[in-house]
Parts: sequence; C-alpha cells; structure tokens
Amino acid sequence: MDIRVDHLSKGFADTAALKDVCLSVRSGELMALLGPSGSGKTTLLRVIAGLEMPDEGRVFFGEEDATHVPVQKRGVGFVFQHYALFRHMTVAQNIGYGLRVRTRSKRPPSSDIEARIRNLLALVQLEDLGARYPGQLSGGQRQRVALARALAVEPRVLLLDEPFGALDAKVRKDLRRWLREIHEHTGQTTIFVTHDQDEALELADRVTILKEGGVEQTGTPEEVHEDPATPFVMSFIGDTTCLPVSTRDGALWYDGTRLSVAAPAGDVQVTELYVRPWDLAFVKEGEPDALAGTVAAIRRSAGGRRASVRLSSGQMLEAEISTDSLLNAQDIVFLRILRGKVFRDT
Ligand SMILES: Nc1ncnc2c1ncn2[C@@H]1O[C@H](COP(=O)(O)OP(=O)(O)OP(=O)(O)O)[C@@H](O)[C@H]1O
Repeated sequence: MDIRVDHLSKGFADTAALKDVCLSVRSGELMALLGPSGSGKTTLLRVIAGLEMPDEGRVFFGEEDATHVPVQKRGVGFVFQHYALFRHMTVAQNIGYGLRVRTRSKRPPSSDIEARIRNLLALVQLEDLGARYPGQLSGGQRQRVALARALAVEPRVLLLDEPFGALDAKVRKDLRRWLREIHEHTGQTTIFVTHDQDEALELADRVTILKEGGVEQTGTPEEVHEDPATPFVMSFIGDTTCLPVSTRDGALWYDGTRLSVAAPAGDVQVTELYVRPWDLAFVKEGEPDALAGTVAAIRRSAGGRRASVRLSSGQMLEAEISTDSLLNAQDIVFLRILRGKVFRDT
C-alpha cells in the first residue's frame, strides 16, 4: 500500500506543527521521518494514522482519499516508544488480542489465530516466551511483542514512533538490525519516526528530513548523506564545519588562501563552505591551498579519530585522522580541503 501526503498543514494554538508537507511512501518501503525535537515528525505520523486531523491537505492510502477515514478503518498498525502491552495478558494473548476482539463475521477461526500467533512469535524470535507476562520481559522483548501485536491484524501500513527510543544503545542497535530483517521478510509499508541519524540511515530505504514542520529533503540514505539539499540537512546528517568564504577569479578563498574546491557558477560573492571531517587532507607546509592551524585536541569518534584544529583565523575545523596517526595536541598542521559544499541561497 503506497501512502501519499499532499500539501498537509497542521497547527496547534500558536504552533505551526506541519507546513505544506508533501510526501510519498512507496508500497513496501521503509521510510524514516528524521528531524530534531519539535520538527513535526510525530504530528505527521499521527495525521497519517488518523489520530490527528490536518487543517489543510490530504492523505491518500493508495488511490483512496483517507483524510476523513477514522483511525479504526485505516488499517494502520502502531508501535510507540512506550507501548502499553496488556499486563494481565500473556505475550501470546497480547499478540492475538486485535484478532480476537473482531466482530464474529470478521474474526478468523481460533485455530487460525493460534497459528498466526505462533508465526509471529517466530518472526520476532520469541518462540519460547508466549506464556510469559509483559512484566517478565526485558524492554527490548516488550517492543518486539508490540511489533508482533501490530503486525497480527495485517495492517496496510505500519507506523513506528521512536519504538526503540527508551532502550539502551546496545539493545537499540540489535533491534534496528532485527527490524530491517523483519521488514525484508514481510515487505510491509512502514513509516518510522526517529531523531537518531544513524538509526534512520541504517534502517530506511528512504529518509525524509523535517525542520520546523517542513520537509527539507527526501532521499535515499546515500542521497541525503552525499548530496544534502540544504545546509540544515548537511549539518544534521554527519559532522560539518561551516567556513565563511568569498569568490574571486573563479575560485573560493578563505582567509586569504585560494582553495582548490571549485567555486559555484554565477555571481555568488560571499558564501559559506560546508566541509566534512573526512574531506580534508593533512599536507606539507608551503602548499598553496593549505590552511595552517594548531591541533587543539584529539578525540575518538564512532569511525576512528578526530582532530580539532584551530585555524590561524581562530576558526575551529574538525578533521578525521588515521587511527595510527602520531599527531598530538599543539602540533602545527596544514590542511587541504578536498571537497566541500556551497549552497546557493546561504
Ligand atoms: N497536542 C499538541 N498541542 C499543542 N502543541 C503540540 C501538540 N502536539 C505537538 N505540538 C507542537 O507541535 C510541534 C511539533 O511536535 P511533534 O511532536 O510533531 O514534533 P517531533 O518532531 O515529533 O518532536 P519529538 O522528537 O520531540 O517527539 C511542536 O512545537 C510541539 O510542541
């Protein structure tokens, strides 16, 4: 089931939570909604679910205009950060609940429900825990039960709002991998809210980045990482240093040094160059395009090691260094910018 959101706006009192949001989620796709706190991710998910009515715009489920279809009739499955399982019911009863409460005409036979529960327990790798109560499970196991329960009713779309948000980092990582595997197995159209860039990039087929209620960019993890559409996306996805630069003689200049990064075409005079830590090279003194600086600190980062370099202008620049680098704090270094991004309207 593909989902389309067309020019959606939603306000609360004096807050514009969503501003003219357009979004298409393809059938079978895992789409992440990524953005900082308050950017409108949950509101967008709730409007898609039918838990919130938009002020303007429409929501389509396939060809059907679902904007005014009540939540119970949309065929959506939810998992929230703190998903309340029924404490007095076993895991198996929790998973089967949505099927058992159906009206008689729509309820599958009991043996089919039992078989479905067994399949779902296997899918979420909790085969042996069907008889336990939620209070006897870890947080990660509980979220897996919540997902099985959401899948039990065969929803047209699965909506996940920071489902692993309350769990510790190691469990989160395991569950991420696991969710990806489940998704590959079920092919269920899924929309996933997170404020964690790594989670979005690792899990999703495509990512939509929201800022202040508006869509900044939708693209594959590679697209938003390698070709960010706006300075916000560039800074939000991965570390970035922003340098004020000017254009002269068809080149970019920073603090009197002509850089070897190509200047944008057109008449941009003063602009900003966004540089990733891994798009810098340490070079020898005297190279014409090298920026001189002093290493202020060296620290570990997720992928290796980073040097914080104070350029002679006073500006700090983050540069990736090899794990066997002999660089020390206070060393004088020379950096060449290999690659950077200039946005036209900054
Ligand atoms: N029920 C509500 N009443 C008033 N304001 C609301 C309500 N729900 C959301 N908002 C406001 O709308 C904006 C978007 O909120 P939303 O929860 O969608 O953001 P979010 O990106 O999901 O944030 P977080 O990551 O912190 O959950 C925020 O400014 C929030 O304060």
